[in-house]
Amino acid sequence: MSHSSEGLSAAEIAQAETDAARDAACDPVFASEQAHLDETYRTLERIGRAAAAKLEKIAADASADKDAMASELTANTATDDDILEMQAEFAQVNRIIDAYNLSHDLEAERLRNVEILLKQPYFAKIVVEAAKTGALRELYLGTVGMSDEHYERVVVDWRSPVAEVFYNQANGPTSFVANGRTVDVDLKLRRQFDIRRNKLLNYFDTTVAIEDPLLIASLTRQRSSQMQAITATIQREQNVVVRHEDVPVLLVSGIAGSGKTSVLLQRIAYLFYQNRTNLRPENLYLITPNELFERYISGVLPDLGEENPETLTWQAFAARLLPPSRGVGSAAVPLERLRELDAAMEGFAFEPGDFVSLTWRDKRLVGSDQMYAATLKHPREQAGAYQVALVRTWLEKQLAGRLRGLAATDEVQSELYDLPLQEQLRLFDEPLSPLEGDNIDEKTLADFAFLYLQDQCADAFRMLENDDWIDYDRIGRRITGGEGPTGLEWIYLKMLVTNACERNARYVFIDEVQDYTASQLLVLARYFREANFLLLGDPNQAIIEGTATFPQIEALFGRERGETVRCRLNTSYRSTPEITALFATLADRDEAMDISSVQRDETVPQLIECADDEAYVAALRECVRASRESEGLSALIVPWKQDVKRISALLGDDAPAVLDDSGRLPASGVVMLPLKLAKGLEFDRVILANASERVFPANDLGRHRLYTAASRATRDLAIVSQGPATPLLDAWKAR
Ligand SMILES: Nc1ncnc2c1ncn2[C@@H]1O[C@H](COP(=O)(O)OP(=O)(O)OP(=O)(O)O)[C@@H](O)[C@H]1O
Repeated sequence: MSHSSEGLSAAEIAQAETDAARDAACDPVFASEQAHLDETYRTLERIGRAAAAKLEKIAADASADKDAMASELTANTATDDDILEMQAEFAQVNRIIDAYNLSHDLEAERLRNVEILLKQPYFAKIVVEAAKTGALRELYLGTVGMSDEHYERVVVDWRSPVAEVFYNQANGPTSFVANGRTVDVDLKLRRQFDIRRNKLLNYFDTTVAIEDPLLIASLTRQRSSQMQAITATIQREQNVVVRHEDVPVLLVSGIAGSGKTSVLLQRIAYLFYQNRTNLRPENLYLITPNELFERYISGVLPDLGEENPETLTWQAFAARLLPPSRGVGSAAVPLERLRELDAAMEGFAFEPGDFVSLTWRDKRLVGSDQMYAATLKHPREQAGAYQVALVRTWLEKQLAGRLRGLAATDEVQSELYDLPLQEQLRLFDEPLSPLEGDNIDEKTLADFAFLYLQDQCADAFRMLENDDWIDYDRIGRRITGGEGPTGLEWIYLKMLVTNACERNARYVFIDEVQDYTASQLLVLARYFREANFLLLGDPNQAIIEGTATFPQIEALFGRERGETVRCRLNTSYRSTPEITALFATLADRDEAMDISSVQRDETVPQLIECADDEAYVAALRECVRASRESEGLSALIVPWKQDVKRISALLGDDAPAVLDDSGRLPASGVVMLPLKLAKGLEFDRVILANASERVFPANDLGRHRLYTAASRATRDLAIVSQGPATPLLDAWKAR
């Protein structure tokens, strides 16, 4: 959570302002920092005004130039020289437009950055002494960097190399790496600020990292309906991940609430900064557990001044690759099945019938037998990606030729005149029916008919473009001798046969990696074969049966991509020590020892064991009522999705609104949602609907499910059980 004070209540803000005024009166450091803030704020406002004025001027100049150029440009194609001259004029106009666009984009970005900084100009100050020269530099760190009109640094970007010394959290001799050179410095001062717009609310000079007052302050605030950036309070162990050098695979295991998702998003912002000129959002893919979660995190990068990358669930990823008629199917495909396909590809050759004819209405455009014959024209090439590419090119020509032929027929041409006017305009940009007396020449008519057929045969073109003219189902059945491939196998087989992959992806991030099967991960590793992977997860939150364990993930990516680098995050920033202690008793034994929390405000989790159904419903009702009366956002977590309706009916009018995948978290109130959907989210207060042994049996899956549910709570946790609670809670009860 950012330490911006936007989330404070009015009373807290008023108190902070009173404190600030008092501090200013008796603390010269406070007074001088407030003065610096005032000056910075004025500078930012001035930069903002200048950028806005420039934008206006660019728009006005561009519009005036456009009008002038339009009146000068004439389409003159009388002679070759005229054509050349006209082309040169158009190129010149394009260059002018590009220049306008470029300066517009630069100023718009500057204005956007000023707007970000006006909310909170900076969050920290460091004073560093260069070891070589002894020169002292005072630097103020903010969410984005900003220089004034004289190129003087006003705010230093948190991602700049020198900011590393702030995140290393230790004063004294230290170093950072800039442009490949190590720069030795002495960190003389590390000061954190609590700032709201141009008001300094507090400052802290930190010498050691034992206590981070701003972190504590930010964590004790209420959760909001959207995840917040943690720029100002990124902790040392988290910074290792954020600023990690590029490696093919970085695998982060972290306990619940240790900031995995937060760190992932900060790393994306860091990578954009590092590769400012050549990394585009479409070069990054973020694989997330569900759409509700996607919406929950979608504001973080824009708040950091960056765009969101391509964000996809597994379902959405797979659906993009599968033909429209095919469901995604189960992800529970044993890895051996994919290995079998790998083995079967050795010496693979196409056979007649391995193809799907391209058709339009009852007409065969290109037949499967022709496709097979085309593969035989390349006998020296191994069946596989190269051969597929050659046949694809042949097919494109073949299809175009066939459509040209059809476009010349009366049958097709006569259809054109029957098209509604709107259709004609969409396809040809002009109405086709000639005015009375006019005649359309034959070539133009055939061209229009060709356009019409291209539109009509969109499906055939899609099949061609996606290499779906190959019958992977049949090939799958043929080479494994079994049933047709599942959706996941289909994608894998297609990758093997055609080499389908996303080469533009440079970074892929998989959050909640413990929820993927080895086969899913293998598909992702192969599909994004050129990308560096950042995988983040928590083995204790593996709540889906049959998913890959961390050693399996390491082995799989090790095999695919060479080495896998591991990092660990063991501090929970989400939950109070009491809640953390509860879910720590459910963690894998070797990890439970290291788990810690930095939160404050102890409230002991409540366990309500109900003797009968009546007491159970009454307890749930009471918890929901109490949550409604408390501040912030609460969740009634239902262990299994199929029980949501039943519990809703039991609670009747008291039932909270049910949240599903298509929803959005409200800012406050009580929501009801199944455990699987609550993954990755957090709530001020959690009510767990039923923690009986039947629902949470004392096995690994039960333990992981209970750990995941309990760790969604930041401050209050009420566990209600229908009958005696699961023995999984015995260790906690005995504490
Ligand atoms: N360094 C930090 N400063 C301030 N807040 C932090 C920090 N690290 C994490 N948090 C907060 O802790 C909470 C948990 O973070 P996050 O959701 O990223 O953890 P996670 O490891 O992905 O959790 P889980 O695996 O349980 O879903 C969030 O509210 C986040 O803002």
